[in-house]
Amino acid sequence: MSQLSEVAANPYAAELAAAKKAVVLAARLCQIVQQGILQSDVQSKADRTPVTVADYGSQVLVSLVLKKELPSHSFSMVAEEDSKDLRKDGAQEVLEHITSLVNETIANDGSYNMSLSKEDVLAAIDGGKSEGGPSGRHWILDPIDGTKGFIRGDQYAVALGLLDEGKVVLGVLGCPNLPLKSTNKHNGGYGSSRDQVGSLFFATIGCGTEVEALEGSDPQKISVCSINNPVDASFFESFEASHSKRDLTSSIAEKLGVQAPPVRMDSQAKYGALARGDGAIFLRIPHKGYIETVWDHVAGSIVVTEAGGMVKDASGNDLDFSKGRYLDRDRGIIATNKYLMPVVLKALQEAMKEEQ
Ligand SMILES: Nc1ncnc2c1ncn2[C@@H]1O[C@H](COP(=O)(O)OS(=O)(=O)O)[C@@H](OP(=O)(O)O)[C@H]1O
Ligand SMILES: [Mg+2]
Ligand SMILES: [Mg+2]
Ligand SMILES: [Mg+2]
Repeated sequence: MSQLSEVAANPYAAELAAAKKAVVLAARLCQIVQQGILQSDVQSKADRTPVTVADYGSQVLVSLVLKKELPSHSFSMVAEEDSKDLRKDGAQEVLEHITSLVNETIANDGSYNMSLSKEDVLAAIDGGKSEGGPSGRHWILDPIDGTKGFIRGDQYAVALGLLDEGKVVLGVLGCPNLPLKSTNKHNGGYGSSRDQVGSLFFATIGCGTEVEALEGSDPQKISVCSINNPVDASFFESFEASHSKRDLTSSIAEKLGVQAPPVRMDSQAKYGALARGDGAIFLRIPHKGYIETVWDHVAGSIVVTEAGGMVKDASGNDLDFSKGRYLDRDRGIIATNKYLMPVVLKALQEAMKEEQ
């Protein structure tokens, strides 16, 4: 297909290319910081500074790349981090660290001949202050999703999505520690890249979901599994027990007759893994009173829906990302295929009723 016809087929082709570039560069910075954390001693693992540096650095790079690659677009971004703490007395050293890390990443990449000042870094972070909402276009960013996994050396994701008139139209999920090879035979075996680690999932509305190596490779179309009997299904849940109620997920699994133990994984990497059929169901049921933020689900949800899956709240409604920085929805999120959704939803509703 020529480049012109590709643009015609995907009205968000330019935005997708910019988003992929932004996520790849941000993921590189995160990888360098994570390697540093893992090489350091136990004491500094408990220190949150390294992950903080990576969170901010990732947000700076995404904001910068999107603006550079899409200069004629108006820019609005809803992102997790802000510069408030970095502007406080005593934060100078951390800010200097972020600035040099960002500048090193830009220099190593070689795409942009520029160097950011500390003020530029603060301004780029605050580029993520938008309130989002139902009109216009808004980028939605989680610069590191799964920060606890990041510190442990496990899964995390750089998650970037685009909202257009309240609808998610594009999502990119960079998962530096997720193997490229699917554990599902149907989608697996990506030629010579079999043992490669680092997956980049991307989806645009109406165009399906693809995955390629974070370091670059031919993209592969992926799809959710076609399991229709829950007995054969496996399910994903949060690695962190405090993030999703395990008594409820295990009661749902029991009602469904799911045999396999849950696969516990940090971050939106779960949505990516589900989108290529590594598992059949993703259940997330936070404790009462927890309000979900949009950046924890925008990119992951379109990666799953464009791979043929469904993402619903506990009432069976689609997630509504048009309400601002928070997800206004019933507690609980289910992602699975169209065959399993009705039965999982029923089991979730029963389990939640029994909990009361
Ligand atoms: N108490 C509580 N309940 C529910 N969710 C919470 C809670 N605390 C945090 N968070 C959010 O969870 C995000 C991480 O997502 P996961 O739960 O999928 O991953 S993990 O297993 O916790 O790593 C995590 O995203 P990051 O902050 O980007 O890591 C949080 O936004
Ligand atoms: Mg998050
Ligand atoms: Mg985060
Ligand atoms: Mg956080």
